[in-house]
Amino acid sequence: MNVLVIGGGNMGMTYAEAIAKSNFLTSGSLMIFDKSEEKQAELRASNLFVVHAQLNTCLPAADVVLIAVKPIHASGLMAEMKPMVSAGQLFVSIMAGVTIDTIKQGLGIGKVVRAMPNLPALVGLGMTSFTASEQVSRLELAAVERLLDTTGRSINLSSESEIDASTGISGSGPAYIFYFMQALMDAALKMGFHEENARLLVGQTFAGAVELFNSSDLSPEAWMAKVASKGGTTRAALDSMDDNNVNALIQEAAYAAFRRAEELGKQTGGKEAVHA
Ligand SMILES: NC(=O)C1=CN([C@@H]2O[C@H](COP(=O)(O)OP(=O)(O)OC[C@H]3O[C@@H](n4cnc5c(N)ncnc54)[C@H](OP(=O)(O)O)[C@@H]3O)[C@@H](O)[C@H]2O)C=CC1
Ligand SMILES: O=C(O)[C@@H]1CCC=N1
Repeated sequence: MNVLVIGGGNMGMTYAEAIAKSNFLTSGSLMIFDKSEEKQAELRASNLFVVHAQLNTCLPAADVVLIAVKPIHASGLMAEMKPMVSAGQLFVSIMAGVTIDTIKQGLGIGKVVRAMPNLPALVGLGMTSFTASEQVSRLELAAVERLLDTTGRSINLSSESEIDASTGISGSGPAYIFYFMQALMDAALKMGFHEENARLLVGQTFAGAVELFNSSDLSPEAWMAKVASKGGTTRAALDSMDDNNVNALIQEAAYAAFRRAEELGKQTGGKEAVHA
């Protein structure tokens, strides 16, 4: 199987490296294309895949094409790709909000998987949600799942609406965690800690809490109760957050990302029925 990654930025590069290192493909069958010469040089330096400077030297030879450019570049790229694609090829898009229907129409093909990964894919701890058009067979979907799983874990969802929703939770989610970490770092610095110590206090607290969360089926609320002693320090902090409606505000932020994914979809085209 020949796989082509289009776009060698944060996510495209991450996928290309993860796929290359997984030994899922035979040597020489992983290709990457980026339009910038500077990026091509950077990609060549990694020596893990075949770097292309032109679409016509790689696109026709690909069985699976992973599209990893920004949504704003989607229509220009697809117009360029259209004369070179064929019906047997399978297209996997990780572009936020760009619908399956838009990709089918843009490329004039039928086999599309729409996926939403997240940045921890960089360290093999990614969370990717995906859904596919009806033309994608179970066998093809299983092969795509194996590709996606080289960057972490994945979940096959039954609708594009769920992909938009998962964008608001896991796709954009790492940034919310970093937001919270930054706020705690800011507080630590104000309390007089040096940057290095603030980083250690915050980073290890997050790492430990996540490890505990993943170690059992307990809810975050149940874990909060284990930290908070009656009349103690944690209760004071949690009461302050409740008084300031922090839970509702975080939920509203996740919905804002969900709505933005829907908006991006409306800007680029309509929705269509999909199967899980
Ligand atoms: N970053 C994240 O956490 C996540 C991102 N995504 C999605 O992943 C996609 C990529 O994001 P990200 O990797 O952060 O973006 P980047 O901007 O880092 O990478 C995109 C790359 O594609 C290149 N490019 C643009 N147009 C073309 C073209 N026509 N042909 C070939 N290459 C092209 C860009 O070059 P140049 O810089 O010169 O424009 C850039 O190198 C987006 O659609 C985003 O929605 C999904 C989940 C998480
Ligand atoms: O912010 C974005 O649009 C992309 C999609 C999810 C994470 N980054």
